[in-house]
Amino acid sequence: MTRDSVLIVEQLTKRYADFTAVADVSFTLGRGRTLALVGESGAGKSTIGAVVTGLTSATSGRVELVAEAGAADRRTRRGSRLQLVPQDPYSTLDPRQSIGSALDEAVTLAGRMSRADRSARTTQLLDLVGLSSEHARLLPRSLSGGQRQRVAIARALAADPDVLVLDEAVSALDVSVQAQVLNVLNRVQRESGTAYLFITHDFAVVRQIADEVLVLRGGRAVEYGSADQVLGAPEAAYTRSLLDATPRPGWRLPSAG
Ligand SMILES: Nc1ncnc2c1ncn2[C@@H]1O[C@H](COP(=O)(O)OP(=O)(O)OP(=O)(O)O)[C@@H](O)[C@H]1O
Repeated sequence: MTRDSVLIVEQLTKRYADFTAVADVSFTLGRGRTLALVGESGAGKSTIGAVVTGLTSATSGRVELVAEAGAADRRTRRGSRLQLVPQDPYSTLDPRQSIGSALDEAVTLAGRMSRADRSARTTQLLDLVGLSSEHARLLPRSLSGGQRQRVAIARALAADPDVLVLDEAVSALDVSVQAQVLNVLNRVQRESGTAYLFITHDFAVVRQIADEVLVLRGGRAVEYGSADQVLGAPEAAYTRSLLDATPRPGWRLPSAG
């Protein structure tokens, strides 16, 4: 755990009528770090993401976005400091809008008004996620799934946020494309210092991206620690059972015959 925290969640509970989706969950995301929220379907991962991004309110508990120490951060809107990358960028990209135009719009919303500055920032964002100005001219349907997810990441980074909440952001991609997008995310984090709250059901993905891991079951935290500890020496029987069900690096299907 780092001392420089960017997001603090304390005793978060979310109830829908008399059903408790998230119960008393606490965690801290360090600046420039990646915390994976991992668990099976229905564990409460997306609900935590929705509360953190302000899409829904908590029943009780506290969510705090911490301003950088010493920085006179005038960006008071949560949206500029925390951005969501959804699983399916198709749902948020306008099919009639070119990639360049979509990014330009995000950069404009982020408050960069001069046209030359906007264009330079768009080029920089494309470059950051490994796309070129050729891609900027294309419509979303002309891109592959991995390229579209890169665009979604670039767009989320336009406001230079402190935190990206990535909700199953690579789950729909083939494993090799997944690895490319995870490499992009790792590089972006090194270059920009953005912290990631990374929501996934997949321990193979957790292995490639996380510094810290919180394992959820039925809305409750069952294990929370460094990725090395949780993946290498899990304490909870539930974590061990999830890990046992995950193919390890080098794992192969037994050959037939
Ligand atoms: N708006 C809602 N009204 C009632 N129950 C809800 C609502 N949203 C989520 N839930 C319930 O809360 C629980 C947690 O859902 P959540 O989507 O957070 O889980 P998850 O871990 O993200 O699972 P998945 O990976 O399947 O999305 C589930 O049992 C779900 O049915």
